[in-house]
Amino acid sequence: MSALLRIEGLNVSVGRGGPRLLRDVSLSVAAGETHGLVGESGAGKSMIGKAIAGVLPRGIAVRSGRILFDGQDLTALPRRARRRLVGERIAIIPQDPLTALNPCRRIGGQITDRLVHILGWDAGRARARAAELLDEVAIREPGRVMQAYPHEVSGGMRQRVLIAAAFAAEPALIIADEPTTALDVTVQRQVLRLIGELQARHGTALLFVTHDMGVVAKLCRSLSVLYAGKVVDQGPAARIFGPDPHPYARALIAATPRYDRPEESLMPVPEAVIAALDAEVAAADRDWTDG
Ligand SMILES: Nc1ncnc2c1ncn2[C@@H]1O[C@H](COP(=O)(O)OP(=O)(O)OP(=O)(O)O)[C@@H](O)[C@H]1O
Repeated sequence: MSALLRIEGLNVSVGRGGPRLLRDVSLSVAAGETHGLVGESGAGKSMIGKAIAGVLPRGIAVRSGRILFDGQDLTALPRRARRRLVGERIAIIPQDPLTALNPCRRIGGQITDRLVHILGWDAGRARARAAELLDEVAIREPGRVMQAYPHEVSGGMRQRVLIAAAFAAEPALIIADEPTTALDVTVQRQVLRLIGELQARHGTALLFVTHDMGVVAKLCRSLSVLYAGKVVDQGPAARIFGPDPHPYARALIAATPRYDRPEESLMPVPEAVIAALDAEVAAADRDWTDG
């Protein structure tokens, strides 16, 4: 299967010669595939999503490598062309629905924005599409919700609104950045199921950022395991969750709470595993020159 997204040797750092945040990251996601990006806090998962979307924080930049989307290197495109391509074909489901939605605007307008301003749809068509999508994400009274302000609906419903907004323009790729972290456990499950269903129905590729191996096991066909901005294991979920995973992947699995087996105790990542990874990262940094 040819890749929709292919990242090759991506290096991202703070300033020139500053700390490296992504170290030679390579991965690929086929059209319609779900790929998980997992790792502990600070591993660089969100940074990969931001590099793809072209929204790296100030002072942080791509130093080398390519981000090929449908064969085009996003890092080599002029800024406007890149913004247009990303706006049309890539959508993001963010972590915290409350901060992602403008509190002063009604929900409907926030779903139709992208359709009207980036895809040039007329307002009536965009509103009809938004109502259709709200119905698809199981929001019972789409008309009422479109008229509501974000604080007038529940957290779970706000996340459904953002999911509807992400799927509205039929993007080829959705980057979901810990989309269930801000939700309670029962709502988390519903939202995950919903993302999986919509993704399958629309044939959208999904890059799913999470620290939760349980979520990856349910949703992803393949995954990249990150440590300190470096991919330390990568491949089909069936192998990584199989009998012989990489020691760090095994440790992350053992450190993930199982809601179905609350009596099981959690294991911290063993020091020897961390020491081996730190040595690997230090060796990679010795060989790297900031071109
Ligand atoms: N604005 C910034 N300036 C400097 N360093 C940053 C900035 N934002 C993030 N970082 C650093 O980049 C690294 C990767 O951060 P990133 O947010 O991608 O981690 P993550 O794996 O998504 O973690 P989390 O699950 O906590 O969001 C971390 O070491 C973080 O401290």
